[in-house]
Amino acid sequence: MKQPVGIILAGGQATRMGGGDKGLLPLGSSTILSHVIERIEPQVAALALNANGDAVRFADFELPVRADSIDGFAGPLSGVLAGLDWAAEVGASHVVSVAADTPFFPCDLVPQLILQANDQGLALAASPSGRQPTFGLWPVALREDLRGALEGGLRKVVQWTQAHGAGTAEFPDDAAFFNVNTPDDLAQAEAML
Ligand SMILES: Nc1nc2c(ncn2[C@@H]2O[C@H](COP(=O)(O)OP(=O)(O)OP(=O)(O)O)[C@@H](O)[C@H]2O)c(=O)[nH]1
Repeated sequence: MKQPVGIILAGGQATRMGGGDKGLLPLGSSTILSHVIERIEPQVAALALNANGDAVRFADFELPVRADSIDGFAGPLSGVLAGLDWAAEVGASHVVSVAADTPFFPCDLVPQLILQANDQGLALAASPSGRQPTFGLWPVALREDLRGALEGGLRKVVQWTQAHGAGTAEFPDDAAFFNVNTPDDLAQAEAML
């Protein structure tokens, strides 16, 4: 498999944080999103951001910004579909998704996903606490299948990946997938730096 492209999922509503963009919150001397970009950029051939609303707020990051392909905040799978649509446009066969609120994910995420992918190149990450549904390797060949499923009301990532026999890349450390949902989580992330 050629090196996949990457999509950062930042399309959620951050209700537990009181709204806004979790990725733009300060962490250390930069932002959560800067940490995410730093980790994923060396692992992918090209990178884009999935976010809804006015893209100008992300201008400093100099990344292509793609809104959800399905209206109405249909969850992370909708961001994955936006990533697949972008991947198809740039001629890539696969896209890796990471979440914009998870600053410490593994530096070997992409090679491990590729290693564990099924024949189609579909895989999801997991850690001891369970599957990590926003961290996956997704084949462009399945994008119309995913679009149809989303249009039919499917929202659960694992339901769709299991139905397609996705591989699982197991990572040993739950802390790597610590995600920032609340102000307390942000303080905890700061302490983890
Ligand atoms: N594109 C897209 N991404 C989403 C959507 N909902 C959640 N996500 C992303 O999925 C990841 C996990 O999101 P959650 O923490 O469950 O949801 P959230 O909207 O960010 O936060 P809460 O509203 O507090 O649950 C984050 O990277 C979100 O940006 C959505 O409707 N569309």
